[in-house]
Amino acid sequence: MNNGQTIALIGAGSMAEALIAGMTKAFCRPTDVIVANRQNRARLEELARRYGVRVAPNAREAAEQADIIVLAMKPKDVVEAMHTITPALGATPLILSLLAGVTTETIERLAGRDIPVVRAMPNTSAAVGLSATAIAGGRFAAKEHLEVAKQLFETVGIVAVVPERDLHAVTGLSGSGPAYVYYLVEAMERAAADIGLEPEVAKPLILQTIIGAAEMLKASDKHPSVLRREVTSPGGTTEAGIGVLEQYRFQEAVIACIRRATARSEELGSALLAAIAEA
Ligand SMILES: NC(=O)C1=CN([C@@H]2O[C@H](COP(=O)(O)OP(=O)(O)OC[C@H]3O[C@@H](n4cnc5c(N)ncnc54)[C@H](OP(=O)(O)O)[C@@H]3O)[C@@H](O)[C@H]2O)C=CC1
Ligand SMILES: O=C(O)[C@@H]1CCC=N1
Repeated sequence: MNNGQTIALIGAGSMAEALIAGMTKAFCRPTDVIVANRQNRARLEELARRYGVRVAPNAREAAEQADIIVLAMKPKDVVEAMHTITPALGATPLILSLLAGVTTETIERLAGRDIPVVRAMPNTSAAVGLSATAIAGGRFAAKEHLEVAKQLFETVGIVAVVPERDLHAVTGLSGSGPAYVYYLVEAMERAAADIGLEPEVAKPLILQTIIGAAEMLKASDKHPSVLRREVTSPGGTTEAGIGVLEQYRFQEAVIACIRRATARSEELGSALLAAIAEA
């Protein structure tokens, strides 16, 4: 448990909520958390009601009370946010950036001083304590800063410490990853309707299939392809189904998807740098 440090979340969207839901169960008390956004007051009140966190009238006031500042706005909004909070930063706050593609160096530059920054890429499964998070420290982040970030994210799932250059790939893989699984489930639900199953029958079967397969992957030391073959009887239904996935180049599509998401992370970082250079 965090020793009473104040954590300010600047940004109150889906990722901020997932983190609040997870960390207020195990990392800190709800009242240690203060949340601010740009304009959506109703959203802040909703978070306060749901999790018992404090809300601030603006980002500056949240930041000036904080030991740890979590940047949870979209990358395009970070310049404005940093401009607002920088004058209010205390002596030694730790900045924890969740922003896809944005380097610790860019955050340091926006802060205009040698400030400890840890860049993290969690995912929204933090809300149920199952995030897959990777973190990397910036130039001024000491071992203890990385350790605090690790402890925080361990309360909402597993944490890997990686070289910062790997965070683009992590973003394409596991940051966006839950959406790929939800997309698969959407397709399975549509297929179930097509083949005549009622949603109330199909939905729990789909969910349990996903959970069961994930648990099998976790519990077994077999390669996924071996587990797949164990389902696939020669001449049976699975072989027929997988044959269609192969025709549609399913694996190639997934690989291209993750490569594109990774490249997009790089683009987001570069676009922000270009915008800063122009300003
Ligand atoms: N969603 C995800 O699965 C993941 C997201 N991330 C990263 O987390 C960050 C947030 O993503 P997400 O939660 O999806 O975004 P959302 O669009 O859901 O939320 C963005 C939030 O930022 C606030 N905001 C915007 N500008 C400012 C500002 N200048 N000062 C204070 N608050 C501001 C918005 O407030 P308002 O509504 O008032 O404008 C809003 O609360 C992104 O950088 C993303 O890359 C990382 C991992 C996973
Ligand atoms: O889509 C995005 O840009 C963010 C980063 C990872 C997940 N959501």
